[in-house]
Amino acid sequence: MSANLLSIKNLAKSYNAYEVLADINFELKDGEIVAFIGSSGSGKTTLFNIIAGLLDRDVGELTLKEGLRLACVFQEPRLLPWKSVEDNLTFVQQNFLTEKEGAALREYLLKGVGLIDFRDSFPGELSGGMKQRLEFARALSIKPDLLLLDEPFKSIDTGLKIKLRELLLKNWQEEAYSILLITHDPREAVLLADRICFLAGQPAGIEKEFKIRIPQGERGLADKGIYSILQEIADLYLMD
Ligand SMILES: Nc1ncnc2c1ncn2[C@@H]1O[C@H](COP(=O)(O)OP(=O)(O)OP(=O)(O)O)[C@@H](O)[C@H]1O
Repeated sequence: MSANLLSIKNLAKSYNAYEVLADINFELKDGEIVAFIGSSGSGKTTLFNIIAGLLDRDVGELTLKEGLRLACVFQEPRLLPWKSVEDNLTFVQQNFLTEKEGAALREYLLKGVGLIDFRDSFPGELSGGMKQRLEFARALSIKPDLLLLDEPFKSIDTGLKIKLRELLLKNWQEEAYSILLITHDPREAVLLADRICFLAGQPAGIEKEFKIRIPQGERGLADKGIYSILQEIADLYLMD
């Protein structure tokens, strides 16, 4: 872990006269997982969209490492309905990987998310959970340097959530990319992230940062250290 993949300085954003974010300063290092949490309306998605290049900031600097390969997973699937399951991956891979590399990775990822038998199906034939699994496979199919996740587990069952989280951590351990996760759920944040940023205020800023030093695979919600962070976070929600 060393170089910065992403650096944000004094960023602010308003919607007309409504100031949502002010004075955001943030750095993300190679291989790090950072979660942004905060109450509803605190500007998490706004910040995500600015980082993803989907929305302009008003002021401030945002620097992404040169040549950075960015992949996103949103709350709701954004698949191409006219392409097959496999071709949703092939389509995004074409600018980044050779055909041979791409084919091997598609096979591996579709197996990993349990969709290999559906490779020729179309998104309209999949359930909501299957679509979200496909979103994860598609995002990982370009071998990203930075994976941006905006509430990716929000509309899926708890069992599948656990499975997808495991899959993501396994893949992250193998490939060592960085992850920026936006979530409503502090439990998700404490299980996945190295660092948690709590957005609060109006306009919102990063009010508090938590570092978690226990390796991801060794954490449980009932562990003393993890539980005390969860309690501190809960207190912040009460005060916001
Ligand atoms: N396009 C827009 N035009 C005007 N106001 C907006 C727009 N998008 C978001 N807002 C407002 O900006 C604030 C922050 O919204 P944002 O979606 O970024 O928050 P959030 O923390 O992601 O919320 P949630 O957790 O509920 O998804 C909210 O008050 C919202 O109403």
